Amino acid sequence: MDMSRVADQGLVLLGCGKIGSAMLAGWLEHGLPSASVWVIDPNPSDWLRAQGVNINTPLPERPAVVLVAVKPQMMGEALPAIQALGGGGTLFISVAAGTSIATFERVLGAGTPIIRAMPNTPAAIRQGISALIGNASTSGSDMTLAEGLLSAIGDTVRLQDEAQMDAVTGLSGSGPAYVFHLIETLAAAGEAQGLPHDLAMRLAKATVAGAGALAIASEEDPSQLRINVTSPNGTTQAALEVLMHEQEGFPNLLHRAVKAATDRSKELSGE
Ligand SMILES: NC(=O)C1=CN([C@@H]2O[C@H](COP(=O)(O)OP(=O)(O)OC[C@H]3O[C@@H](n4cnc5c(N)ncnc54)[C@H](O)[C@@H]3O)[C@@H](O)[C@H]2O)C=CC1
Ligand SMILES: O=C(O)[C@@H]1CCC=N1
Repeated sequence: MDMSRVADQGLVLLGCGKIGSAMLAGWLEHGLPSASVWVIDPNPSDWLRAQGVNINTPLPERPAVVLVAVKPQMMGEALPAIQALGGGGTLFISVAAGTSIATFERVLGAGTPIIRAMPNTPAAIRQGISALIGNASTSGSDMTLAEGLLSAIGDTVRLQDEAQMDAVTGLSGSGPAYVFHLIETLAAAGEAQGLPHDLAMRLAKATVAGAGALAIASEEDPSQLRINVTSPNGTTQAALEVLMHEQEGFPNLLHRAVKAATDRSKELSGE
């Protein structure tokens, strides 16, 4: 992506923790000069201090982009620091779960271009996926700029409606944690069947990574890929009879987990 507008006018990060750092790392690797980045964060990490960016110094007058990456609970305390940049000219991108566009419009003014995006932590190795939706003041070139920035850390998708953001958060925003827990529990299950811990963990990580990569690369859909592993009356069938059980298996469990995350996202927008 062409970073020249952002490099010339500057990019401000409000909050630079796990997800802000993952995004910043991607942009610096894509050639964004560190001198063009201003970070507001009361607790800058050692990694951030080593990047040569401006930390907690006065902001440029009209930066190209402000990225909001603080926890939703910190929003009220954090937003006043960038409120003066609202009103047009600067594009705001928020990755905060459960903080609506209307909340930002109340603070920054409805004429401010605001894009809500939901990335995920594989962004740290440029394998994230981010879903985006903009407000009425967002132009086509604002969307293109936001997609360009987010494509530096993985894939992007546009949403039709802001209401989809709660379910997106429950699926792909929080989803990496479900997969990490799958790896933990798959390895533990292998240990329970007699494998040493390190071997079980290595097999579990490679199995999840390889299956994920095959699901992306293959023209067959995941259900066919599952069938391809399953010999009639073999070992996989024995396991899938447990995992695909309507009430006690994955279908009900994941339905409940994604619903809980989606509901929590809705709750956060009301807090
Ligand atoms: N971690 C994840 O997987 C994802 C997180 N998000 C969203 O990103 C946001 C940040 O999450 P994380 O990076 O995980 O949290 P984090 O806790 O790692 O980072 C938050 C950062 O905000 C800073 N901060 C606290 N008060 C501040 C203030 N008043 N002004 C400026 N900075 C302040 C903290 O020092 C910290 O560095 C949240 O809103 C979360 O919903 C979105 C997608 C994925
Ligand atoms: O757990 C959370 O609230 C954030 C949003 C998506 C991932 N982490």
